[in-house]
Amino acid sequence: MQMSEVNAMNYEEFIAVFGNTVEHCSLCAAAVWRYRPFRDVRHLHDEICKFLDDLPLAGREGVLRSHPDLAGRLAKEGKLTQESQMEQRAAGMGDLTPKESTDLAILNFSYREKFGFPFVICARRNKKEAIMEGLKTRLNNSLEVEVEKGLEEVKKICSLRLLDLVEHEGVKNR
Ligand SMILES: NC(=O)NC1=NC(=O)NC1=O
Repeated sequence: MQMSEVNAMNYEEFIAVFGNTVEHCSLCAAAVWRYRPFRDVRHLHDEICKFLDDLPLAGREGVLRSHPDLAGRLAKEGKLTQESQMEQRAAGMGDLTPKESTDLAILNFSYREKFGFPFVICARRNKKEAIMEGLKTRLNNSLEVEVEKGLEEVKKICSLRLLDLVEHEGVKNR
């Protein structure tokens, strides 16, 4: 789709297309609607990032809580959104060994127990080994650091989802 089509959308069409570019947070797309017309997909992504950055701590934590665990219960029950399902599969979450699956579940549980939100990483930019390493490393961080790192990953996920939707001339994936 071209940016001209995006900028011609009414609100309902805009939300239908971009409402899940931040997982389960259609508020982000609903909020940036006011900034149209968008110059290009980078401009749209920048506005979503600014909205996320301007959220109070509770809001940023809430965005992270809106993400499904990697290879977690929702994945096992086939209840992931289409985007998450594709992303998790791309990272190899669908072909974990039993030990990897158990290790990941324990680490995800520990992370969520410590921070009160799930470990979030851009699955399309990391294979399962990097995800496991990232989870072990980031488990040692402070809450403030992990809110920051998690949001950065949310922005990367959003960027890739936007690039799936909008034609772009060599816009570098953030
Ligand atoms: N907890 C997560 O990091 N979840 C996810 N990362 C992605 O890139 N897609 C997901 O569902």
